[in-house]
Formats: sequence, structure tokens, C-alpha cells
Amino acid sequence: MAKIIYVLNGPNLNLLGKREPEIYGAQTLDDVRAMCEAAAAPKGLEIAFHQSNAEHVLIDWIHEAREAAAGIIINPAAYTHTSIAILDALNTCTCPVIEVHVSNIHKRESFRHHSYVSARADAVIAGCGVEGYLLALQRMATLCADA
Ligand SMILES: O=C1C[C@@](O)(C(=O)O)C[C@@H](O)[C@@H]1O
Repeated sequence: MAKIIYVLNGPNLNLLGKREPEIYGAQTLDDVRAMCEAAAAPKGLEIAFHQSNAEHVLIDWIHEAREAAAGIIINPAAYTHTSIAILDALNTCTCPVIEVHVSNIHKRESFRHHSYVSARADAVIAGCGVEGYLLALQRMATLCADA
């Protein structure tokens, strides 16, 4: 049976491709989903791909992932910098967690430099564009194979 990897996306990422393309690029979230699904299949992984603008919905998916997922890849978007609740939810999970940011948050405004989620993440990928999701998936495959 394929291992399920949750790929969770936070607020405003539904506008990927339209939103500040000079920062986030031209590819849409549907493109990212398709890329992830295509990359996952040969690794024997299945993707559960979600996006929400609401913190509690993301938390509910993390709770679901506790039971269902072999790993979580999460771009918490702006909640990265504000949400102790998302950190707490991730701390209830025992599976590997990889944090992804399309942009390099450390090169941007100082309020983006701190991530609550990084306190739980096993790896952090930032500034690789949407390719960061594929890098995360590659690393997740290794972590899941080791498990
Ligand atoms: O919405 C986002 C997207 C982001 O997580 C990224 O993918 O680069 C970076 C965050 O600072 C920002 O709020």
C-alpha cells in the first residue's frame, strides 16, 4: 500500500501564479499539485494535497495526518510567522515534517525571518521556487524509506 504524504498549503497560496509573480513565480497551485503527484507515484508515495486560508482547517488536516500520513510537507505561508497553534498541532505528530517556502524568507522583510514551524520541522526548504516542493518530496522519500 502506498504511503500517504500530506502536502498542506496555507493562506493566499491558492493565488500562486497570480500573486506577486516576481516573488512567487508563474506556476499555479494546481501545477504544484500535478508536479507533486507525478513525482510521488514512482517513489511509491501518494499525495493528499490541500490548501486553506483558515488556520483551523490546516490544524484539522494536521490532526488527520497524525493518523493517516507517513509524512507532512507544509507551506504554512503567513501562519509560519504567527501560529503557535500550527506548531502545537505538528508537535502532536510523530511522522517527518518538512517546511517549504517558495521564496527565501530570510532575504525578505524581518518579520518573515522567524518561523514557529521550524521548531518542529525535520528540514526547511526556502527560496527554491515551487521546485522546493519536489526537493521536499525527494527528502521525504528518503526519510520514509529509513522509517
Ligand atoms: O504566503 C507566504 C508564502 C511563503 O510561505 C513562501 O512560500 O515563500 C512565505 C511567507 O512569508 C508568505 O507569507
